[in-house]
Amino acid sequence: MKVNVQSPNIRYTDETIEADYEYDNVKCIRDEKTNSIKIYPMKSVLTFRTERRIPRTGLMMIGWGGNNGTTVTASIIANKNRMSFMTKDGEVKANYFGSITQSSTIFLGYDAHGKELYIPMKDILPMVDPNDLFIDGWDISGMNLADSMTRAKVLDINLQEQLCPYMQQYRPRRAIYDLDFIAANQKERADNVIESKDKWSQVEQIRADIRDFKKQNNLDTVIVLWTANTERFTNVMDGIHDTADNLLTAIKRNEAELAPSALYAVAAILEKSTYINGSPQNTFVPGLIELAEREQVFIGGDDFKSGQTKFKSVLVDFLVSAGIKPCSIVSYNHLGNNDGYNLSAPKQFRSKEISKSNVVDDMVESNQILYGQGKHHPDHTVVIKYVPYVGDSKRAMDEYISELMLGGKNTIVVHNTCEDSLLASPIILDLAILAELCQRVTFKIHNHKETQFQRFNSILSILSYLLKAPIVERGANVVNALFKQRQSIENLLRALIALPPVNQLNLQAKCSDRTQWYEELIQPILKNNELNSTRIAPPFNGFMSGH
Ligand SMILES: NC(=O)c1ccc[n+]([C@@H]2O[C@H](COP(=O)([O-])OP(=O)(O)OC[C@H]3O[C@@H](n4cnc5c(N)ncnc54)[C@H](O)[C@@H]3O)[C@@H](O)[C@H]2O)c1
Ligand SMILES: O=P([O-])([O-])O[C@@H]1[C@@H](O)[C@H](O)[C@@H](O)[C@H](O)[C@@H]1O
Repeated sequence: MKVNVQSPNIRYTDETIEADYEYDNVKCIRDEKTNSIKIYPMKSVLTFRTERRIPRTGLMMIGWGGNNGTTVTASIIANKNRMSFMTKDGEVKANYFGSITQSSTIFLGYDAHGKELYIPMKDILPMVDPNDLFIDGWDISGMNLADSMTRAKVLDINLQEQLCPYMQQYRPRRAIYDLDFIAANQKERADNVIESKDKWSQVEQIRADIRDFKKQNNLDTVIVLWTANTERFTNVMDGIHDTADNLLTAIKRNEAELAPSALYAVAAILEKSTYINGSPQNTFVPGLIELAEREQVFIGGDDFKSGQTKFKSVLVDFLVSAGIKPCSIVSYNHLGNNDGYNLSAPKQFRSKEISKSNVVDDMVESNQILYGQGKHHPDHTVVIKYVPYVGDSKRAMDEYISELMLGGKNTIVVHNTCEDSLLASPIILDLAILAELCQRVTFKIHNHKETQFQRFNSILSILSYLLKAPIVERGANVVNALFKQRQSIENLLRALIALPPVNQLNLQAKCSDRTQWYEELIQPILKNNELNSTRIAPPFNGFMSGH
């Protein structure tokens, strides 16, 4: 499906889509003395420019031979080759269910009969087709991808058999391995590691791998993504992790407290590759963020938001926004895959516990009627147990106890059985696809003075929907609530083609005489004769539109 916006605010050329956009924002100044808030609606005018040509894009996964890495690869091969296979429930055709770009839709507007019109998210702008992604990566385990797929025990055997000849051709590159950062129980699979113990040489090797992959496949861009085992938290220290220069010299000094993930990230950034962290560890120390900013490279993280946390970021948002007060949230996981094995070690579990625990903070802070000023945070407990028998089919068990009016209690218990890697793999694809799109977008603000086109901030908070503990631009608020996160993606995509944010007002329906809307609004648009009067005229005069 092709989208073509009929508006003078959009300019299509062969190379770009340029969209003029009015950005409405509200600034609030609280006055404690008078117990009042002054509210200033503000308006800015921007121009977004999106390059239309989709580059040849590579995705390099760190932890390629793991459950997620093999499943992502398998999903691309299966979809590209239109595979189908028989299960006891019947035939299953390859698809990308669980990917927002591939399998979810975006509300566009109303058709001539007032009916809502949705299109696939992937059709709103030129985006990489996952079938066209080039895949490569590293793993401490040297198994070819067919054997690792078998080891992962994720896919139906009939599908595995078809995939085998394709997957066999792939073998991960040698990896940076440091037993101090992942669980000791991973040692038995570490047979494919870079021999040099010198950390700068390791960075150089990863950089050479990225260049090699790029050259071999004639790629325009490579995205590097961590889907390897969860590391313990790095002990962040001044002189090592605090600035970009200190970080680089600390690597050259071979400092011990430098996690493999940080070395991969430095290598990716120096190769101008976007780096995404799919695990909870604190790879993005201040020096790394500074390096990404200095090199003008995107970073995104942390920790894929796949099952239990995704659900929590919907349920708690629902409760708090309904004026119901969650007081106790207790979450258990039973995991039987290698991820669970690694997380059975206390330090690695601690990283996951931190990333899974902060997810309700923004919702709690948004409602002082229920919680006062941060005084009554709900009890929130996160437990993960390694249960080999359940394999990749993770169990998430949650109990939410909330307070209702007049002393009432509301207890919700959830039991979720789901395939860990089949949830995470489409998220990996979305992260790569959306990050790549962001690489092609620049924008310019028309305020008092004309500015240059600029890229988004290095920290891609737009990826928050896909991540449990999103990192955001300095000074920006972390948003965990799932539908707010989704809205920000949807509205950004709409902005890139000069469409206003979705406002859910549907004023047409609220009008007692609906024919008025049809005649005055829809008909003229259909006839395309009123558009010229609606053009935004940048530069807009100042920020404030009235107060
Ligand atoms: N599946 C999910 O739903 C989900 C959700 C959020 C986060 N995650 C995170 O994603 C990561 C991967 O999950 P998985 O199920 O694929 O785990 P996995 O254990 O199957 O795969 C991880 C792979 O990383 C490799 N590895 C470890 N250290 C490495 C290094 N330094 N360099 C290169 N390779 C290395 C391992 O050999 C293994 O093959 C985990 O950290 C997990 O916590 C998964
Ligand atoms: O996304 P989600 O289901 O909350 O989180 C999951 C955790 O519950 C689980 O412990 C972990 O091993 C998975 O990799 C994933 O992080």
